[in-house]
This record gives sequence, C-alpha cells and structure tokens, in this order.
Amino acid sequence: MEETEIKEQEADVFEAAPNFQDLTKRSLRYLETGYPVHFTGPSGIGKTSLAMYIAKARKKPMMFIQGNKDLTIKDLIGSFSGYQRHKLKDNYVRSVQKIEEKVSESWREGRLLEAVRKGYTLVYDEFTRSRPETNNIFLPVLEERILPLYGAKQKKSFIKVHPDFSVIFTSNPKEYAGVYQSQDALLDRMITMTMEAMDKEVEISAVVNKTSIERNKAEVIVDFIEKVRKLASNKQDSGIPSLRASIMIADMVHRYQLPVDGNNDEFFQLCMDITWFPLKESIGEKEQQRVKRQLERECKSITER
Ligand SMILES: Nc1ncnc2c1ncn2[C@@H]1O[C@H](COP(=O)(O)OP(=O)(O)OP(=O)(O)O)[C@@H](O)[C@H]1O
Repeated sequence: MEETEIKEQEADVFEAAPNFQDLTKRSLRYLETGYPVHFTGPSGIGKTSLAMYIAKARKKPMMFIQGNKDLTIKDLIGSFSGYQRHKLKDNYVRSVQKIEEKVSESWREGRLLEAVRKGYTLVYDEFTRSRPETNNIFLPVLEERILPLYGAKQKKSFIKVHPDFSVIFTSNPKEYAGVYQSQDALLDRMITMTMEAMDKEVEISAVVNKTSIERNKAEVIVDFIEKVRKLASNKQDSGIPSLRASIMIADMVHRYQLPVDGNNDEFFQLCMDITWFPLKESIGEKEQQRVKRQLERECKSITER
C-alpha cells in the first residue's frame, strides 16, 4: 500500500476535534488564498492526522512526503534511472523482417514535480528532518510559484506551479535543535500554527475512535496517562507518553480482553511496559528509583469505573 493511502486511512479516523475545528477552518482559508500552512507541536499531538484531514477536506488529490536526511532533490523533482531498450519487430511483409531498436534513459518523476504539475495538496511531514539544501527547492515554489528542474535534463528549465497546488508542513520543535537549524527563509513563507495541549475529551474520543474500546475504559486509561505526564520532571520533553501511549494500552486491552484493573498482573505489566521507558527518559538518574515506585503505585491504583 502507498504511504499516502496509509496516511489517508489515518485521517479517516481523525475527527476535527472541537479545539481543532477553528484551526481547520483558518487553515483551509490560508491554503485557498495560496499560503502554505505549518503545524508544529510535540510528538503525538495529532499534527500529521490534522494535516491529512485538512488535505482531504480540500477535495484535491493528496501527496505525502516524509522528511528525512536522505531525501534529495532528485527524489522531489525526478531522475533518470538506467536505460530502457525498446525493440520493434515488423513482420508485416513476411519475407522482410525489420527490427528497430531504441535505447533511452527512463525518467522517474519525483513526488514534488507530480504534485506541482497536477495541483495536488502536498503534506510534507516532519520537513525539518530533511537537509536544508533539499528543502531549498521549496523557496521558488512558494515564492515565485515555479519549480526549477535542476539536473532533470528537461527542455524547460522550470515549470509553473498549478494554481490548485498547496502545501501543509508539519514539524516537531524539539527536533529543530537536534536535526537541522530551522530554515528561517522557508518558515517566513508559511503560516505556522502551534498545537499545544490536547483537550482531555478529545484524547478520550481519539482513543475510542481508534480502538473501539468502551468509553468508560478509555477515560480511565487517559486519566492514567495524564498522571504519568505529571510525574515527568521535564514537562516539555517529547519523550513523555503521548496520546499514542493511551491508544496502545487501549488497543491491547480491547484485543486481549484485559480488565482495566491495576491489580491484574497482565494489565499492570502492560501499563509499565508502555509508560516507564518514556518517563525514565525525562528524569535524571537519581530520581529514577523514586519515580518508578510512584509509577507502580499509579498503575496499581487503576480501577474501572
Ligand atoms: N483527534 C484524533 N482522533 C483520532 N485519532 C487521533 C486524533 N489525533 C491524533 N490521533 C491519533 O494519534 C496518533 C498520533 O497522531 P499524529 O501521528 O497525527 O501525531 P503527530 O503530532 O504527527 O506525532 P509525531 O510528531 O510523533 O509524528 C495517531 O495514531 C493518530 O491517528
């Protein structure tokens, strides 16, 4: 299955949660007017899902690109890959056999070129993970609405961007420092909106939507994850458990029919497996034993309502 299709399915379970409805409306307006939008916020807050949801709402074909350090201009524009041999055997007159052989380089169109040419909505996820020299190709696309065809051996040196083409970027601010410097020139050309805290009600609905678990169980699990976050000393750390942790616990509970009860060994172990590592990453070594005991107490005290 194509990466874009998988992400589209993710968008299907995503409902523009009440606190994101306004963000959705504003984003659609900016995109319609020709401004790219950018969602930034901690891991698991729903940036990618919201980007896909908005892209779908535009009712234009969608293209998905995941930022990474190996992404190159060739991947975005296209490249020639090897040679193709075409053989034409003409047997029209039986006694005369004509064979024509043509050798040509085969062209593989890049994702950005296709999106720009056909007017797609492009979701460029975690774009700050790509190298700045790769991302620079977006400057003329966003500013002059042209895509230069560097090294593409095409007749034209650039193509005009389709009027329907638009981009939704996502990034995690924690990664700016670790990966590549945020690209100010690029950021200056997009409208950046921060997604901070997810509303508790939204988190519960998200868990129910994704796992089909009963609502009362989802509430207990989300409550527990909220308590775990409070145990983390560095609240801004992207290592603390996100919505994904609640989804994982709920998924296992639903699949293996586990009781939502901290006195049940399997459920207790599941909660520890999912939360201890991210929590441990967010605290100093000296604190670890104390926090682990606190976490065990929180796990033990979980009871279904
Ligand atoms: N409102 C929602 N309804 C249902 N599921 C949701 C919602 N928001 C997020 N999710 C689910 O939560 C998980 C995390 O969401 P998503 O991948 O969009 O987060 P993210 O902010 O892009 O995270 P990262 O920065 O780690 O990529 C996904 O499995 C997604 O389907």
